[in-house]
Amino acid sequence: MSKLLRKPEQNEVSQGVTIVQDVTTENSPLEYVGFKIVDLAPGAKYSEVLGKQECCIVAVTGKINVTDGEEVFENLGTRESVFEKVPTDSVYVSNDRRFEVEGVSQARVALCYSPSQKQLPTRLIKASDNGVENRGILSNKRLVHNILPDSDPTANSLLVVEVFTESGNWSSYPPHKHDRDNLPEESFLEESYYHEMNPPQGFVFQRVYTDDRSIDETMTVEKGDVVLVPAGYHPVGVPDGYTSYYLNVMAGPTRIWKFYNDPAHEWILKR
Ligand SMILES: O=C(O)C[C@@H](O)[C@H](O)C(=O)CO
Repeated sequence: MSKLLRKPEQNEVSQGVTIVQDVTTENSPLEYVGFKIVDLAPGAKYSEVLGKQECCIVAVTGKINVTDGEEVFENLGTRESVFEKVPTDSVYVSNDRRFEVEGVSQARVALCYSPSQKQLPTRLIKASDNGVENRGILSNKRLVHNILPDSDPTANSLLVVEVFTESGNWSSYPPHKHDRDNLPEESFLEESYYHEMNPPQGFVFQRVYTDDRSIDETMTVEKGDVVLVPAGYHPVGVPDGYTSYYLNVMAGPTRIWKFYNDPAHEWILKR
């Protein structure tokens, strides 16, 4: 069984609140990244006391209300399907705070966590705050929504980004890694990938491999799956006919995304 691939579950923890993915530092090889997918029925509420973790709450689909106990953000969320390809709303909540998320409509929410010590202000990250970027040429084209990039000081550790890869294209490609705390050449960031496909019966392939091949797994990834990247290169290949969406969470000792391309495949960029 793969150590890096997590299939979705249907764990109804209270009426209308279903935990679909639950990656923690206790149940995974990751030390810096935690991740949950929570489905909420209209009116259902999910709350947490954060302790020494910060959290970015992403309205993946549907509409939600979010509060940290002081501020209230209503009717967040911009899309019924991620494949509308419009940015969505998120809320950053710092360590030592609590939050509550309520479904306004049927909603899917991503909770992105990292260990954190220094308290920061809660912040609404509106859809219009997302940096939208087109990257790549030829069969390497993808659309990126930067929710929490390293240029935004909202968080202590968390980096959060959405990526759409068209049919027959590749992303996180040529293969790159960020597993050495060796700035300015490379930063150490763990990463998680939450995947969806359109149409939903689609699949993508994701390989995670290190230079010494102590990790070398090629996974068939389906809708709702999470892939964990504790280290190594992590390219994604999308079959003809399907569009891929993934939500990445990255965190490590320094909040800088400085990646290193696999020298064997870097020539791809020089065409
Ligand atoms: O540009 C891409 O293909 C997306 C990736 O950079 C993805 O966000 C990632 O691998 C981050 O390390």
